Amino acid sequence: MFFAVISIFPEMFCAISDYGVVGRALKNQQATLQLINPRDFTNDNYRRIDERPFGGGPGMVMMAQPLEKAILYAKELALAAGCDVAGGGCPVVYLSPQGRTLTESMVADMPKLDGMILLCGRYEGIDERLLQRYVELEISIGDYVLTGGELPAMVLMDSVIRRLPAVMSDEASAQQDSFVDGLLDCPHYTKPLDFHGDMVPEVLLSGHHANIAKWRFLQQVKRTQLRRPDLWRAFVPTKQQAKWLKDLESLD
Ligand SMILES: CN1CCN(c2ccccc2CNc2ccc(C(N)=O)cn2)CC1
Repeated sequence: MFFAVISIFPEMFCAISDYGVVGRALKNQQATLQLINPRDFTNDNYRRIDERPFGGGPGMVMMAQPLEKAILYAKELALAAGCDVAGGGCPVVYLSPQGRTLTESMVADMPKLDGMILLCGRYEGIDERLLQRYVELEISIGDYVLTGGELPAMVLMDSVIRRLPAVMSDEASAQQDSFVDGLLDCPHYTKPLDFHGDMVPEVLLSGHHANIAKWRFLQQVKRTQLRRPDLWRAFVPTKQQAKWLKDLESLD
């Protein structure tokens, strides 16, 4: 999957390109990341990418022209990477507090895209005319304000890249199916057996895979009911899960 990021701080993206599952996916070319700095697309000697806001007020606004040139360059790279740019296969995505709040179900649909061009705002934001002309999708990672769109862009890329078929292990993707979107995760345990006298739930040591799957699902249910009743109300169980739910009363 193709990712282009337009940011005045491209160096920040080593945080995802140099580590872990996403770093490996980029190294293995299972996903590609093109970092584009709008400063390289300015046409004045001072490489200006920001200016004072019309109408006054504090701070600066990012100018339309350098960002436009950066976006058009990103589209060229996307085309060269085989993305169906004209067909909407590589949308320009703007990370902003005004965007649609990102959820796992939105993320689940994104690997179907050929790629994404991520636009990272700084200062007080970006000239509205650039946004109206080029932005196809506006996304927020939550109801809070950050100093820039770079961290939200990294959050979005991490959430999508981990779900790419080539990246997710077969076991994990099987688990992904059973880990129903919309429930919180179950507790996890590993060595040592005894941690300050706290032991591991017996069922997990039984080797009885059906009982273990049932116990994990019921733990997910219990946690979701307790911590996120909103998610629990929206949850639709499979037939097997509906059977397990009948035994919930017997859960400790
Ligand atoms: C002081 N101003 C800095 C710039 N900012 C702004 C304004 C418009 C676009 C991007 C930004 C970058 N900030 C973001 C970005 C995303 C999120 C999110 N929730 O996804 C939170 N913040 C408005 C506030």
